[in-house]
Order: sequence, then structure tokens, then C-alpha cells
Amino acid sequence: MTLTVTDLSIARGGVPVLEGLSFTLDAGRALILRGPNGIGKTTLLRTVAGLQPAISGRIKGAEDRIAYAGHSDGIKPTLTVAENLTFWARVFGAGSIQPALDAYDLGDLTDRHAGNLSAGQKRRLGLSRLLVTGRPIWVLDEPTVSLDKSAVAMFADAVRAHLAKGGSALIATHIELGLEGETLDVGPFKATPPPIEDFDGGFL
Ligand SMILES: Nc1ncnc2c1ncn2[C@@H]1O[C@H](COP(=O)(O)OP(=O)(O)OP(=O)(O)O)[C@@H](O)[C@H]1O
Repeated sequence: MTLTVTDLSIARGGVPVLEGLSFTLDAGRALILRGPNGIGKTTLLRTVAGLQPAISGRIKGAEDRIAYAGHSDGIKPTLTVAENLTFWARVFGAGSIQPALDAYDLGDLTDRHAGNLSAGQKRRLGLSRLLVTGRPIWVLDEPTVSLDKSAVAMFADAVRAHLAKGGSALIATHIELGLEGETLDVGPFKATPPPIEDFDGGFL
């Protein structure tokens, strides 16, 4: 099923950031979001993931189908790596955590408390969580932050495998991931700032 975003306008902190944005994301495809810092990529991903409402527009095909990985790793520091994945697998009703451990080379860290992992290891654990959700649409915000070169390759491999199985991915990133897919520059959709209605010209 295709994710369809139509004429979407979104705000952050009450301030419009993007307007008139439309795109589709088909099964088996990746869409890479580009745009400068502060343009509204995170706001767009949060809106698509259902974490905040849009000002206007429509999002179709997202209901109960999205796994979101934002800036925070979303891990539970007092649980071990294996316990974290088992927790999420139970939440989503998924099976074995082994494929997730294998994909991100976490096998030697299974009994380590997540709070004691390095930043890159935490990020690998956070991304491995996607694999136990069973959700078809991955919505990912700067997923490679803190990852070294080999971990970036693990991530790209995981996304390719997900797409090959009919999943899809919407990814905001500033780096080149080497993934096949389309790119959407959100810059042209920057919202027009609202007029300042109570400005007192006499102040000048
Ligand atoms: N909690 C908040 N309250 C008010 N404004 C915010 C909040 N978080 C972000 N903003 C503002 O909303 C705008 C869009 O931010 P957003 O995080 O969506 O941009 P981005 O494109 O993801 O940026 P980056 O590439 O730096 O991650 C920015 O101007 C930002 O300063």
C-alpha cells in the first residue's frame, strides 16, 4: 500500500514551516528528504508518523504501518540490549530478536545495559528496533548520527533488505547513504511567514 501525502502544511511551535507539500511512497521504495537545517524535515517526519497534527492536507496509508526512529534512540537504559529488543518485539507482536542483533552486529553486547553503550552502539540498538516492529514504513530522522563507516553500511544494508521485502523508507539525512531511491528537496515548500498583525509602526 502506498503512503500518500497531499497538499500538506505543517507547523512547529505554532509557526508554519512547510506548506503545499505532496509526495507518494510506494512499497519497495525509499524517499530521501533533503533541505537545510531548520527547514522542517523533522516536523514533516513527526507529522507523517502521527506525532503531531498537520495544519492542513492529507496523509493516507500511514495508520499502524509506521515505525519511527527520531533523534532520540528510544532505548531503555536500565534494560540490557537483548531485553530492549525483546520488549519492543513483544509490544509489536514480532518474533525472534536474532535478525535484529545480527543486522547491527550486537551479538557481543546482548547482556550489556543499554545505558552503558557508546553513542554509536546506542544508535545501532535504536535502529535495530525497527526490525522487530514488523512495520512496513520506516520513517527515519538523521538515522546515521554517531555511526561509523561500517555501521552506516549496516544501516544501508538493513534498509535495502527492508525494501527488497516490500517495505518502504522515508529518510531525512544530510549524508549520502548510497541507497537507490528518489530525493525530495523540501526547500521549495518553505512556508510564507505569517504577517505580524500587532506590529506598532510608531515604535520606529
Ligand atoms: N519545539 C520547538 N518549538 C518551536 N520551534 C521549534 C521546535 N523545534 C524546532 N523548532 C523550529 O522549527 C523549525 C523546523 O525545525 P525542524 O527540526 O523540523 O527542522 P529540520 O529541517 O529537521 O532541521 P535539521 O536539519 O537541523 O534537523 C526550525 O526553525 C526550528 O527552529
